[in-house]
Amino acid sequence: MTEPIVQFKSISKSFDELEVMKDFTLDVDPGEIVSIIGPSGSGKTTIIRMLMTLEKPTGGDIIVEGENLWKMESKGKLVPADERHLRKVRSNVGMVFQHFNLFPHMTILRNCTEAPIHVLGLSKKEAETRAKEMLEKVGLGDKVDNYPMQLSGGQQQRVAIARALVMQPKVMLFDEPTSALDPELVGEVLEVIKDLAQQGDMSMILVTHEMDFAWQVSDRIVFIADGQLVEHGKPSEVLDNPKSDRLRNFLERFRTQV
Ligand SMILES: Nc1ncnc2c1ncn2[C@@H]1O[C@H](COP(=O)(O)OP(=O)(O)OP(=O)(O)O)[C@@H](O)[C@H]1O
Repeated sequence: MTEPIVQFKSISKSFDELEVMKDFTLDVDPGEIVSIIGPSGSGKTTIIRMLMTLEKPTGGDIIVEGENLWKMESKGKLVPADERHLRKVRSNVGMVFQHFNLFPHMTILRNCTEAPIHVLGLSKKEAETRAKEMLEKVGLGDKVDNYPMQLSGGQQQRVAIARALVMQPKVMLFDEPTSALDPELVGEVLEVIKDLAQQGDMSMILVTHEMDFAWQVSDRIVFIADGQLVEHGKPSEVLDNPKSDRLRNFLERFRTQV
């Protein structure tokens, strides 16, 4: 049996008095595409942020490629991870945010070569070759010398995807990647994500409100509410045949809103 690439083991998370995640457990297999859906405030972004080391769980373990993300071994004991350990384990994970966060004063190519040069230690030439390949992949091979402001929001988000891909992550995280875009630009970004999903060599965890898209690309849909996993399964099981009242109500409310 293959080892999961990501494991959330009994995760809890509180912000002061506010308990946001409770005993959250989820395994993601290599190459698996998992979409997380749930009401606003249910903890979807928090799950992603903990995997990116932007938030620290209050309890439980997150394992990435067999390594505990937040803890490391020292003299036979598990101790809190230091910055070096966090960086090493996190290097398996790429992320695309809601807002593209490109450097406005750098060309598209340079936006994609900064991290491979400074984090992976690639030469400028190697980084540029890799970045150009990824920009081709997202359909922006002709924009390498442009600046972010010269691109549409959809194109900028595709650059952000290329920038994450350049790091060759094993897992890509997408946190509502189209929610900051004008409606007419959503499709092109979803197409790029769909193409990546179909290649099957990378795991993906997507937080999305685009149910049709989630249906099409996901191997599994995870429904969370109040920081707990309520139901998960194939899109046809979860979206077409919800078992719990909570999911049924969520989907009904969702469908009447759109
Ligand atoms: N840094 C923080 N400090 C305090 N509370 C926080 C912080 N980050 C998140 N929360 C709270 O944690 C809860 C879960 O937030 P989270 O952003 O994970 O939900 P979500 O499911 O992604 O919501 P949405 O769909 O609206 O983006 C919310 O009640 C939120 O207000």
